[in-house]
Amino acid sequence: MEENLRIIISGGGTGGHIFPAVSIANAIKEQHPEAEILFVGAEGRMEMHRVPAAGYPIKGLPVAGFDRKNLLKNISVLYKLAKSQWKARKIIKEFRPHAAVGVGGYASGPTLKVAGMMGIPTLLQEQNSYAGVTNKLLAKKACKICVAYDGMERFFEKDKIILTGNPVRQGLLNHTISREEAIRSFGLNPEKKVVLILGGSLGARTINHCMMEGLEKIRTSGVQFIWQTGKIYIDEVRAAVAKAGELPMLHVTDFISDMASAYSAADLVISRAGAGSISEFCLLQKPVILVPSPNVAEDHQTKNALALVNKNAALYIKDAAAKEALLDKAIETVQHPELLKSLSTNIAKLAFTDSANVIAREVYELADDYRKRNEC
Ligand SMILES: CC(=O)N[C@H]1[C@@H](OP(=O)(O)OP(=O)(O)OC[C@H]2O[C@@H](n3ccc(=O)[nH]c3=O)[C@H](O)[C@@H]2O)O[C@H](CO)[C@@H](O)[C@@H]1O
Repeated sequence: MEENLRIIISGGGTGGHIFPAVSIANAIKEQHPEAEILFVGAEGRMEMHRVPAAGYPIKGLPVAGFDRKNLLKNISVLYKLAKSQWKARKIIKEFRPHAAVGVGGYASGPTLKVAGMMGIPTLLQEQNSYAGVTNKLLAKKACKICVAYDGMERFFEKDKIILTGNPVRQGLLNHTISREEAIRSFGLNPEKKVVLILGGSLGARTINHCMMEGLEKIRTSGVQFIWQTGKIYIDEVRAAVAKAGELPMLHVTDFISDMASAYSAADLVISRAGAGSISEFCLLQKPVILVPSPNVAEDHQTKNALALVNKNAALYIKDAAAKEALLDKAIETVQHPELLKSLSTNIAKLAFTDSANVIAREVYELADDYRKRNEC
């Protein structure tokens, strides 16, 4: 009898890596309900609670990222890496996967490296338009590399690349909540325009500061805001908002669990330019002002943003200019229906509608082939 399909999915650190991983897992389960899926993440990181919440088991590695500023600290990082590789080997030996998927982030390094060394086929999913270090290192041994942007042959062998787009959580597309219901669910008024402020899965300092400094402008703008601050900024923001007094046009939260409602409510989005968020804006046709984070490796968010801006599919404000320009731009844009319409039409053209399913099929091909070759 044929063995059940067993797949390892590894990576994480931020929502940008975790949510695509969960979408791929969901698509594999939908296509092959008997499949067994095990996640491998980094101890103490977001995936260790987000993945079980999505219904999948996860094992943690003691892995940490290299410190690009303080080289001395990297001695303990190297020790943790060696320990993680040892642990990854143990996990792989016990679980005996037929394929391993890496979505970027710390844990995927040791897991996919060991899987490759043990002869297990590996597939990488690169979310950004500028490849991450981990994926670049793992690419040599990878069988397939699923990407979301053109031109990725700068980083990876052309023959391995498959242009699939980034998987987006299934619930974001299949919801039925109306704009009105959604706005009410945030305690706001459906008759007024709504701007959704997103700082990526962790929150964005610059965007939060623009908002905190602009509370009086917000009060008189005639516009409403749903403001996701990120966990580490929420106390500071709450204190600033409390000091400013009643602001009924503002809904503040550290993290939005119901993103389907947030998108449905939003006439305009202000956001960092994380690849996962961008894929969602494309699929949901959201007009957006992108403020790329200047604090990410190789400035990859600016590259993500420009891929849209060059096609008139998004507006763009540099982090350094945000303080001066962001709020005014948002208040002006959201009251400009033609501009919103044209941004929405142009961003929709960049959407990949079936990414998770396409990737799931690629994973299955690799795994099934390996399973057949290794049948006793
Ligand atoms: C600081 C950092 O390193 N950011 C990187 C990280 O971004 P980050 O983790 O911020 O990820 P993305 O912007 O790609 O995705 C954020 C995800 O979080 C969800 N979300 C966000 C806010 C919220 O309140 N609720 C919620 O569910 C969004 O719907 C989206 O699915 O991974 C991305 C994908 O590799 C990279 O492009 C980013 O540069």
